[in-house]
Amino acid sequence: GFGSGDGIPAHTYIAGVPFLVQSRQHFSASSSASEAVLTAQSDIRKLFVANEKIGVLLLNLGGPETLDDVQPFLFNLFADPDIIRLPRAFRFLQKPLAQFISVARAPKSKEGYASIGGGSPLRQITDAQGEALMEALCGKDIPAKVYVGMRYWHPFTEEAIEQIKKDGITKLVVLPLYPQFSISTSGSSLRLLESIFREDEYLVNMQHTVIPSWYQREGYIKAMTTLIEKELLKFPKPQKVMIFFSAHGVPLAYVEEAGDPYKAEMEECVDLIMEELEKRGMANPCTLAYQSRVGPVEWLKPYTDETIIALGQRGVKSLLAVPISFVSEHIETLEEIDVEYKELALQSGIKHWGRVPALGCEPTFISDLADAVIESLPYVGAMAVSNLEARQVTSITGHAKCLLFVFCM
Ligand SMILES: C=CC1=C(C)c2cc3[nH]c(cc4nc(cc5[nH]c(cc1n2)c(C)c5CCC(=O)O)C(CCC(=O)O)=C4C)c(C)c3C=C
Ligand SMILES: [Fe+2]
Ligand SMILES: [Fe+2]
Repeated sequence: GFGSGDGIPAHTYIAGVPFLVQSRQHFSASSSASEAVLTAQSDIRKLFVANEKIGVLLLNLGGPETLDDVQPFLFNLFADPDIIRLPRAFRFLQKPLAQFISVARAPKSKEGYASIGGGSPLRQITDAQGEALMEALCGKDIPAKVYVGMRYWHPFTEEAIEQIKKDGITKLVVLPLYPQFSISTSGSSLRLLESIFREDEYLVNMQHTVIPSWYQREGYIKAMTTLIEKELLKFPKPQKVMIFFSAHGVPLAYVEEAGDPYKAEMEECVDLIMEELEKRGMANPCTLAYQSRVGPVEWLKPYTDETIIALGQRGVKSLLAVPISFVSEHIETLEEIDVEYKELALQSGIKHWGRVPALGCEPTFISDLADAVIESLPYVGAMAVSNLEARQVTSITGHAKCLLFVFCM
């Protein structure tokens, strides 16, 4: 089953980053202005531009675009052994079970998607984020192509990979669009990617890095805080508002048996946002709860619905819901939070309700993602050299060493 070694050791995926950090420190410590070095440096830059094609692969969940897509989408989801964990001996039941559950759940799911316009907005939003990221990278002098690979619906990860190969990408940064890592989300996508890479000669030889999670990035934390701040100011008494972080749940066993870092990353993320809010002079109380459980097993607690009721009973009058586990609007923000939880809150005695929008294409957020990509570019030795231009120079030998270092990587 899941506990038996299928868990992804998330952090071993960051191959290359230590190199990057090392080379940057090296370069800024040494400095030079010799003509020879400058020539060599611009040669390297030319070489870099001529020979490298940088790609960014955004990984996301995917969602049904029409109501007819709902059942096959659910089938793909439940057929994923990272979503429904069966003991190894029962793996042969995965597909029949997925068929059964997807057909059984489809009517309820369809109702939800029908109420938000007949399909998921995820593809459109993710495409727009990809476009924005490409522009942001371009603005930071890193021309790159951005690809979208969905786990359970179009454009599938396999399609993105085909395009990456066709385009002859030589350096790839893999960026899951989930701020916090979970076995069931980023983990599942990365495991799929790993199996595709392993069987493909081109991909095995392509330099690539993975950003397993990025909830702790300053740019992301600041962008979230700004969104919260804006919504707080819409309340009659902003300082009295309970900030209610609602994250998508996972079954408890993922965290307690399989070692999913999801809960820990979520809690740290909330702490970081609250610290940033405090820095900006706000001292609101906050709560973290988990929403959207499905199936018969126990999920991460406290549950969002129970927590809303309890807060109402405690006399909380103003609640600001903050979706925290995902960066696009989707069925769970537009339907579950905006309709179901809002209604529950008003019934539970909450008088003032607000909801923070998902980050979407918010410019400071996209710019931070671009920085994350640049910081993770695999083997950026040549890039670091191209940065030397603006720097003051004292020693040639230092640079010679740097260049050697670059070529040895
Ligand atoms: C961080 C985000 C998410 C986690 C963790 C996650 C785990 C998880 N989800 C299911 C079951 C379903 N998820 C469904 C939709 C869905 N899930 C996420 C995100 C996370 N899931 C998103 C953003 C979406 C919506 C996509 C969209 O179309 O807008 C669905 C289908 C919808 C429904 O019927 O409710 C199911 C089912 C499990 C079992 C799980 C952890 C094991
Ligand atoms: Fe989900
Ligand atoms: Fe869900």
